[in-house]
Amino acid sequence: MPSLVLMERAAIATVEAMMKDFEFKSALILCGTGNNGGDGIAVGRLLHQAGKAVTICVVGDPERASEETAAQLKIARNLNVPCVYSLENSWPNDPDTLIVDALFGIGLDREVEDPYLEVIRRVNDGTFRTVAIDIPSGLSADNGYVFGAAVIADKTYSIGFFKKGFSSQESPAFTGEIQLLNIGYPPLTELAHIIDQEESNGEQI
Ligand SMILES: NC(=O)C1=CN([C@@H]2O[C@H](COP(=O)(O)OP(=O)(O)OC[C@H]3O[C@@H](n4cnc5c(N)ncnc54)[C@H](O)[C@@H]3O)[C@@H](O)[C@H]2O)[C@@H](O)CC1
Ligand SMILES: [K+]
Repeated sequence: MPSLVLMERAAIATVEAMMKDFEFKSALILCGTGNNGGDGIAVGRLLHQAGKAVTICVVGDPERASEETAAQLKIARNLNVPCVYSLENSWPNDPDTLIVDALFGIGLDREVEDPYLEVIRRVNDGTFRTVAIDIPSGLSADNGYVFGAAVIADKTYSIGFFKKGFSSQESPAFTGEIQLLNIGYPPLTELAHIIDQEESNGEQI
């Protein structure tokens, strides 16, 4: 299944769950340049189309965005979804704004530095309701290690599978409640079988 298909399914499932869980008129979507950021941009587009006042903020260099995230950004721009590249004039005034954390997902593998660190601190110092896509940014999906700082979310929408890191002692303080979203991955047992088969065929997964 192409990543963009999975990304769209992840975004649709996240938006559906968010709309059930929270009442809000505006949302600030904080997006990194990896595919977690792509999920966030797609979520922003869907919320915009649902009539919410959305600002997508891309943190980091958009020129270095993953292929899928660059595609999502192009779609969002084509559809006139407000996109900014700095929070300087875009930090919300309305206390009911929902913040969506899509800075990093399972690809985070080193200490978080500025500009991401500054953004995470700003989110945590504020009082806005915050949801995380897949995993709170800053938390290791593998073991729950905090890479310097991590977003403190009210709710985490975990895409496809629970992450190993969620079982660490520190993790619940960052994830809040976790909801698993089904985006059409096969069950783990079947997946393990597919991976075994592909590995024995010498295919790269
Ligand atoms: N793999 C899949 O099947 C799907 C993945 N999806 C999303 O994609 C995410 C994973 O995407 P990626 O693998 O692109 O990972 P991330 O979006 O977590 O970002 C990884 C990027 O950030 C960089 N990076 C890592 N640590 C950093 C740090 N401390 N400071 C600055 N840059 C850092 C990496 O070099 C890489 O370029 C998932 O968490 C999920 O949200 C969804 O789109 C659904 C489908
Ligand atoms: K995230």
